[in-house]
Amino acid sequence: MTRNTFQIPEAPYPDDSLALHTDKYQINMTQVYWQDGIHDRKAVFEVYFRKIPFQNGYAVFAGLERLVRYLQEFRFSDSDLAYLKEDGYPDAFLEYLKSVRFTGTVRSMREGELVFANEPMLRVEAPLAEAQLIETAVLNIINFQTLIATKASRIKQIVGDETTMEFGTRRAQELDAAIWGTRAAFIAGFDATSNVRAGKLFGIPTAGTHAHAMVQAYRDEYAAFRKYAECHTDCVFLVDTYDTLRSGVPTAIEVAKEFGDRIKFKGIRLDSGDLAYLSKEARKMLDEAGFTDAKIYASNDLDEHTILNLKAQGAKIDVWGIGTKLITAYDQPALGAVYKLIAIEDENGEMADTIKISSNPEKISTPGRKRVFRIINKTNGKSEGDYIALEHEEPQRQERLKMFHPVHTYIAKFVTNFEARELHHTVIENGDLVYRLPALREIQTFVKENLNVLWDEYKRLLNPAEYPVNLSQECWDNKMKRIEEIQEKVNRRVQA
Ligand SMILES: Nc1ncnc2c1ncn2[C@@H]1O[C@H](COP(=O)(O)OP(=O)(O)OP(=O)(O)O)[C@@H](O)[C@H]1O
Ligand SMILES: O=P(O)(O)OC[C@H]1O[C@H](OP(=O)(O)OP(=O)(O)O)[C@H](O)[C@@H]1O
Ligand SMILES: O=C(O)c1cccnc1
Repeated sequence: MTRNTFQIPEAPYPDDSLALHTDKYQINMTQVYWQDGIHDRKAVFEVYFRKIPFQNGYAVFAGLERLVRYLQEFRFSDSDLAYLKEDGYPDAFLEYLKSVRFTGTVRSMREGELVFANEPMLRVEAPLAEAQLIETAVLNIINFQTLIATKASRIKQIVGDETTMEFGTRRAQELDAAIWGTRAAFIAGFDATSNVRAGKLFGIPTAGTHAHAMVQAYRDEYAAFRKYAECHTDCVFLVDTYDTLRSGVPTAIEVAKEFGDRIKFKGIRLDSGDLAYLSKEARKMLDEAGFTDAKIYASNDLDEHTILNLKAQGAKIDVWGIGTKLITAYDQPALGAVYKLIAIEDENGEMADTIKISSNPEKISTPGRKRVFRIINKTNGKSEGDYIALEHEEPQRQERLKMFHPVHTYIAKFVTNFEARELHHTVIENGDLVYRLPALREIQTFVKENLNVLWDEYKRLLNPAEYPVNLSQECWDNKMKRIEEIQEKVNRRVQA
């Protein structure tokens, strides 16, 4: 009898690029701009979100490295253009798309910067068509990575200096999310990942124990642990396959004793049942056997809430393995950052501010090119809030700074003896990378330093205080002026 075998088809497009990783409307709008001859007008877009995810008091900005790579490599490949041709786009437009590269300027927060609602994380200044074509990918990258870094940071707030391992790959929303999500978790302070490719690509330390499958394969814990110990020096035995306290832990102890100095018995892992109770009992057993340095690892749908709860119960867990709820941002699957046009070159070559009005005052965009500062009180090293000023303003030179709420303007304070730390840096200038992308460890340290600048009230998990993000008087006046202008225009139209 002959057997049918099948080949996996070749990847259909060897020159596939990320230029088509966009929404069709971006290409359609670009076609409009090009046909009208305004595609090269300078446009300024800002990326910001309106609500911090997980009701947290801050978010951790992440995604810049991948974004830089995307922008540097931006171009439509031959197969991209062929696909668009099939879709009916005219040749002359495709010829134009073929020439498009990213030639703009990006000013951005550094990865690991703490970011709050309604403040720009990054600003793109580029020919209108280029700036429009990249919107979708920019948001795709920043929204996901910032979301996961923020979730990881919440978990880190609870575990403190205890070790956290990222275990989420199997439950992530496919391959890319696993890889970049792991990186985001590491930025926020995770110690290691189980994903070996993330280790290779980013230099994140990799670590792992073993699964129930190995115990099941030997159909016996003693045999399985022994075989593992014969093969590996570092041993963490998974003890919950049959009966944690009556079989798993005693067997781990037995094998650890038997192998003595030939292995490093790092500990045991609990993956089901009452983790508080089991960890306390297991701790006693390990200590009584003389393995006081052996650590207790725990996993099983953990997140910041269960960890907090386990700690409150006095659980004796030293190492936390966290997968599903971190990598999928289980309780809030999306960050809603937006990409909004804030200024555009007019027909006379002048830059004109643009605004998006909403009946919800919090949703009205803030027009004009802006700079964002963190106002740090020099007497205590803590942040007084963030201050958004127009491009030409220099709050760092002011002796006394008035900070007021951008909607409830009566909430105001004066700050003296402060440092105004500018949060945006030029990353790409006229298409060229002019910024040294920091090593991951540097970013991790940067997050820690940033968190030290924040009062604890903004860092608690539950009902954190609202961190002030204020507008300068000029920025606020400019916004009001634009709102009035639009209102007058609308009124004139209604009356006409
Ligand atoms: N002492 C505890 N206090 C609060 N939550 C706990 C405690 N122990 C375990 N948990 C959590 O309770 C949930 C238990 O889920 P579930 O009932 O699915 O696990 P299990 O039945 O013990 O194990 P599994 O189904 O994975 O074999 C997990 O999210 C776990 O992290
Ligand atoms: O629980 P998470 O935070 O997602 O961490 C990753 C989980 O992956 C493994 O479980 P596995 O895929 O074998 O499934 P199970 O333990 O749920 O049966 C491991 O034992 C963890 O429980
Ligand atoms: O190494 C582990 O223990 C591990 C890795 C991935 C998922 N769950 C557990």
